[in-house]
Amino acid sequence: MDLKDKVCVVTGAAQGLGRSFVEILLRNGAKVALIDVNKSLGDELKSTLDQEYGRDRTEFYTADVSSEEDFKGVLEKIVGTFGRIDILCNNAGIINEKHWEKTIAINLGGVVRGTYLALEHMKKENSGNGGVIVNISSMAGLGPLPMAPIYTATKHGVVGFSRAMAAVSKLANYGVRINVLCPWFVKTSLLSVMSSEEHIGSFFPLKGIADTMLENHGCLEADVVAKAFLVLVKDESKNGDVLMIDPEGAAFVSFPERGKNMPSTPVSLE
Ligand SMILES: NC(=O)C1=CN([C@@H]2O[C@H](COP(=O)(O)OP(=O)(O)OC[C@H]3O[C@@H](n4cnc5c(N)ncnc54)[C@H](O)[C@@H]3O)[C@@H](O)[C@H]2O)C=CC1
Ligand SMILES: CCCCCC(=O)CC\C=C/C=C/C=C/[C@@H](O)[C@@H](O)CCCC(=O)O
Repeated sequence: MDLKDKVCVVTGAAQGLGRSFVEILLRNGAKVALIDVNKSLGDELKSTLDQEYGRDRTEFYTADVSSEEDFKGVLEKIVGTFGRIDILCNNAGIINEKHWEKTIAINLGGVVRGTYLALEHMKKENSGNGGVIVNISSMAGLGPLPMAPIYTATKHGVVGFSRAMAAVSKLANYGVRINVLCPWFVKTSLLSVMSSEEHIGSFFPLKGIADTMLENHGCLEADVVAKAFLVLVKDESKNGDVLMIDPEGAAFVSFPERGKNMPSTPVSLE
């Protein structure tokens, strides 16, 4: 996919991984609509990007991805301004094991909502141009992080939902690819939350597990993760694919074709 003049939407765009995704899309010639609940950070980034790329390459919209009214309204504004949506990155996410309903509403609900709402504008049966949706999961979407069971559940949900929706899109000829990115730990402000008992709650005593993982394997820079994100955007052969990235590199995850083919140990029920 050539990104020149393509219209991209990134949620959680004001900082961290979302900002890196915005910047790599701009460097590849795209226009980007930034969505974030943090207005001050979003306005600040928009001003910075205007100076580097010009005022017409980006717009910032304040919205909460867990709100149907917010997200639906902002996507309609984006289509009104840019005329179309070619690429969506559902990136917004939090860690909060105490207020776990909020975590589910943002990390999984926000991805589901963004995918469904964007498909209404993107799918070819609605006179859309097709395109690609990249949902941001985590390596915790592939295996459990004991200190964050709810976060783990939401990230597993993003993987399962995205793979299922990729199959729907193919069967229904939406013309929209749907892929998943599963990063290891990345140096962003989200990581600092890991040291907050307020966010980890009763699982805080297990924090040492993550500390050991970081000590043993290191931490990624956001701009390296953005290169993996770009692979999922540009490679038009990728639909329903899951790309993981850690300090040793990036690799596509292989899943058995059917659940029954999972590595398993037979059990007698006699
Ligand atoms: N930092 C890490 O180690 C990893 C992060 N991820 C995932 O990457 C994504 C981005 O994380 P980071 O950049 O690290 O976090 P971050 O905390 O640096 O940035 C997240 C952004 O999302 C925004 N946001 C939060 N809730 C929102 C909502 N309801 N509506 C709209 N925007 C909202 C925040 O204001 C913030 O600007 C998340 O989904 C996270 O789970 C995945 C693997 C590793
Ligand atoms: C709660 C902090 C989340 C920070 C943001 C992330 O999403 C980071 C995720 C990074 C790595 C996750 C790796 C998960 C690995 C599991 O498969 C399992 O191997 C972990 C086992 C931990 C242990 O008991 O050693």
